[in-house]
Amino acid sequence: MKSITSSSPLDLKSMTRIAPPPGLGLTHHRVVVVVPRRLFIQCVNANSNSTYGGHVGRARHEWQSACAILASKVVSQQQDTEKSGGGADGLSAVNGHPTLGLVPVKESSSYPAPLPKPLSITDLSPAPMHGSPLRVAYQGVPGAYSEAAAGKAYPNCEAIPCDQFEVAFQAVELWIADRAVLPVENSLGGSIHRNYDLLLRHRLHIVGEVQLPVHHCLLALPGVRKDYLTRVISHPQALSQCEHTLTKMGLNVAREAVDDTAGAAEYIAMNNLRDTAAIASARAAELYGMQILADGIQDDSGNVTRFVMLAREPIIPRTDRPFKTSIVFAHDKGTSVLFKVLSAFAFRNISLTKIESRPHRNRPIRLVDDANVGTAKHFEYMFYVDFEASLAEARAQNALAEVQEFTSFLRVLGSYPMDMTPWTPSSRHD
Ligand SMILES: O=C(O)C(=O)C[C@]1(C(=O)O)C=C[C@@H](O)C=C1
Repeated sequence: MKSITSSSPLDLKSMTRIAPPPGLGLTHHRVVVVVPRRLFIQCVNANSNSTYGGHVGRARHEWQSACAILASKVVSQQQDTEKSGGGADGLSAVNGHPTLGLVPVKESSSYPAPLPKPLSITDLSPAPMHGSPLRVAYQGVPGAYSEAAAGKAYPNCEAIPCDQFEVAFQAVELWIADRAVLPVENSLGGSIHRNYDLLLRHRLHIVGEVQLPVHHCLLALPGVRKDYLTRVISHPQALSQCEHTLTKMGLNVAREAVDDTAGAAEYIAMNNLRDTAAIASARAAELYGMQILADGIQDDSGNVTRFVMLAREPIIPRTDRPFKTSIVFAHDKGTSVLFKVLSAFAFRNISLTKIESRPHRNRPIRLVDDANVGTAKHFEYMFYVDFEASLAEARAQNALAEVQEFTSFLRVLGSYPMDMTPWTPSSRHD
């Protein structure tokens, strides 16, 4: 995985839309070229031991010319597609995307006609149109676990750091990135609620999941000893995953939350803080010139974070490997609605792997007139359910048809291959 770092990660203000040149635009998508206003990209070799200042900077005009190249590639791809009879005939589109390799045999000018390559699972998740490595947005700075998750999900990707989850969503929506990889739950710390809320607010689709064993280290500046420390800083999830171990180590110092684990290490290095330690990865120690005071400080060796892979288009669900489907629904008044919804899955032997409820932001409470005695308030929720079945299976479709009868709102967030990586206890991310 190639990693892109910026002097600061992508943020909301730095993303500006630029109108596409006349004629630029594909049959199925509105193509928008986006130039970040404050994105000074630096390329880092993931295997290098470079620390601060070791990167090569790229100025804004270079980024803009890169965008121009990208735009011209899109135009030439479109022309190729048109030449090969693609576009309106429907033959050339899978899931709304031109499939450049699918030339109908009878229309090919060369003989013998090249045999069409069978579609594989990766073809079903639309590839980027620009021909360069997949650009994958994640929240945090280089060395964050989310960067490692992006590399696991898309091994040869260009990882793009974003300062907030919201920015990662927008980076994909605005075509700055092709995918986003974002955490949704951790085996010790629980759900990352913010991303559940954002999944609902944005229109991206879940196209996959990765489970990353998370191995935390306690990092400090070189020469700093444990007894110098007056505080430990990290991402709130990392702090909660190491809570008991820190106490057992006798580190009863202030614990402060920051935006991401690697950002904590970066902050200590930038400000030369000799009384502060960070909980972060071994890779963050290497990137920011920190020493590892303690290794493997998560409260349980089976510490795993589950990330979802997001794209602008859904993938086509299949039945030849285990799939999971994620939905979100809200229900109107009625008795036992949640029970009825869940039994739609139980009757069809569909296992649920996760259920989460979040406040219904548009209608957080329902007032109930309690027989003129007073007004009772019911809290209203959005329910998120993950179940083990592919949307291509009849039993899943039937279950959803039944769920629809009981709900006032139902959305499929995605139907995607399950991460079946065999279990290994967490090891260092370096
Ligand atoms: O701060 C990081 O390094 C992240 O990638 C974020 C995050 C999270 O949000 O849960 C990811 C994995 C770990 O669980 C700890 C933190």
